[in-house]
Amino acid sequence: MPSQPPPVPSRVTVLHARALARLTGAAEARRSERFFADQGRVVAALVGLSVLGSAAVAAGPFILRHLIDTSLPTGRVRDLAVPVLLLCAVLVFESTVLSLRMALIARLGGVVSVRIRQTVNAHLQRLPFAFFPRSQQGEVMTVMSSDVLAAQNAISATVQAVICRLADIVVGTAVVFVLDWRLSLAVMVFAPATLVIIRSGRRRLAALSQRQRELEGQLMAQVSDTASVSGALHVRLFDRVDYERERFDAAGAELLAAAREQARLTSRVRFLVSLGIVATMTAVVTLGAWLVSSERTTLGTVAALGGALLVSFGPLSTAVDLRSELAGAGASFRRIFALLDVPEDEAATMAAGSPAVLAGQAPAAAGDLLAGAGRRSRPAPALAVPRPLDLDLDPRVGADAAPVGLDLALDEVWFAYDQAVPGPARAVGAAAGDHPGPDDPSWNLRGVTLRVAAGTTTAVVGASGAGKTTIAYLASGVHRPQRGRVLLGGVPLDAIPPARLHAAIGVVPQDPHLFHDTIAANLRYGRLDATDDELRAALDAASLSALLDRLPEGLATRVGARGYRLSGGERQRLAIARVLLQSPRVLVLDEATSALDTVSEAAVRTALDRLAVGRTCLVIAHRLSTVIDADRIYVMDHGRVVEDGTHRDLLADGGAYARLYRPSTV
Ligand SMILES: Nc1ncnc2c1ncn2[C@@H]1O[C@H](COP(=O)(O)OP(=O)(O)OP(=O)(O)O)[C@@H](O)[C@H]1O
Repeated sequence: MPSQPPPVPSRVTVLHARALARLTGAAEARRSERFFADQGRVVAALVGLSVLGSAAVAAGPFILRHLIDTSLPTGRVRDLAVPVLLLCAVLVFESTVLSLRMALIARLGGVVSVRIRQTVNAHLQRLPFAFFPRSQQGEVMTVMSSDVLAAQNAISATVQAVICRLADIVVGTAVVFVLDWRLSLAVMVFAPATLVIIRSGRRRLAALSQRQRELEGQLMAQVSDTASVSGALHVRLFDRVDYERERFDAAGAELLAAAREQARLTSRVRFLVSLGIVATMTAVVTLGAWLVSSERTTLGTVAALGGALLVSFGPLSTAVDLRSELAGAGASFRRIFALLDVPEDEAATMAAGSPAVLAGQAPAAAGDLLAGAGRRSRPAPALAVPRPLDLDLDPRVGADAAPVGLDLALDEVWFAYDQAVPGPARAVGAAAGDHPGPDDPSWNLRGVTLRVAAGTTTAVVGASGAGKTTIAYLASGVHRPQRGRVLLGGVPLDAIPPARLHAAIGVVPQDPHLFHDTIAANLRYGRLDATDDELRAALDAASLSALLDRLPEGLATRVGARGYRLSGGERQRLAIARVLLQSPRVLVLDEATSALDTVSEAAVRTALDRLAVGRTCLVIAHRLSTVIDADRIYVMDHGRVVEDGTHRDLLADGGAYARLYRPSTV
């Protein structure tokens, strides 16, 4: 969907979108036109059928009047045939129009719901990673389910239903006027009064609908949290079954209260509308009876008027329910577009990568801060001369020959998670001048400069929370720095197309994710066109061939939600095999072997060492024993690099690294 050119809106769809915004009370609903802009004919047909259905009913009262005033008095059955057959024809026509409408509603609704979901999903895939740790999964699921359903209903059915009711009023009033203008006076009073009653309390209804949607999202969020594998495990480990139930019940009770108030509001208005209909009927029948008795009108006319009132104005009592539906749809449109308005990754990148930063002018404050950081540094390996923007990042280059690494560098990088959170306001206010001062505690990385020369291995060590994993995120382009640059082969990451970037950099995160799919599908996340033999070779290299032999379904074995059917070590080795298949030129390993036992760690290390030949490796490590052989080690403390050098040099210096190293070797 997103790759297709946007459909050209027609006058009908523009008007339909306007009507949606008006009726739902949500200005955002106008933007929903993009989902049905090419469905102008279907929308026009639906509106036409809605009016036609109401107009067809208009014939009924006249036929009835003829039946009573002209056919019945003759006493001949033959005279009844024509009006009765005509009445039947009207009913058949009305049923045909109704079934055609239902078919079109289903068609339009289907198209619209698929498109909204496609658009939301495509948007989610393009959102910066920073969005996800902050958002509640259940909220997103509610947008995808209830909100899409309500929006789809409003677009395909509810607006048409409102048009039907309006057409009913217009046609009904006209019929009554033609039948007897004197009796139509009663209707003239009733119709506007009904509209006023129906519109009353709309604001309260809208607020209630919004709250209900929020509560539904909250409930879904709780369910998706506690029904996830790790959530369910922790609920049981801490025996919080009752606690979770009570929390759910409390939100459920509030939801119920909101639903009850909505029902109360709706039934009160429905009662008032019904009362209005009864009052009008009584007035018409009383006035009609007087006119009949004084021979000013016929019995057939009064009966026809009663029929017209019932058929055209009766359904108005159900129009009250449309109010609730429209108010709910308004809340849903707001939530759908609030999600779609979260700036996508490209926007965030543009905002962070101001021209000054791209041109290599480091912010003045950064230099000042570094000067005061007390960092002890040896000369770093020289950075390669920046290459042109079209640098060759193809991971397959040199697949047969030795792989070719790329320089990786962080250049005076400042990063704060709190500022990485996307949002409409953030997109506007992301200019460099808006960032907090250098002493602000919200910075998670403070002027980090780090260089990994092509084909070498660099390790990052430091205490928990020092910012090691954050460096892995920035080096792989998952987060973008607010100040400074990350360079791959001398090219700022902002200038590299995401597909090429992610083909060039392979990451084994701290807690690798496995999808609820087969081992083969999880491995092919690394390379979609890998053959089964290549998958087996990768598993073999990651010391997993024994596991594969043990599983009856082999590569087709499903690993379960988040891979919980595998041991922690097996999950991690599967993640390593996945990156082995990706064969990137730069590897970022975040505690990649921490969950392995000594034997399998040795096997994986051998595989990683083999993979690392010629490639650039950035290793985030806790166990200092694993980084001794690194070409260079950076020591982090509170978001800063405080030392760097080789293991031997750093130990000899007797600084932070030596203090970290000694306890771990005791
Ligand atoms: N998504 C996030 N939102 C806000 N703050 C975060 C987020 N992730 C990490 N942080 C904070 O950033 C800082 C650095 O975290 P990071 O994960 O990089 O540390 P680390 O050195 O890798 O620690 P560890 O060795 O314990 O994994 C910590 O203070 C942490 O609380």
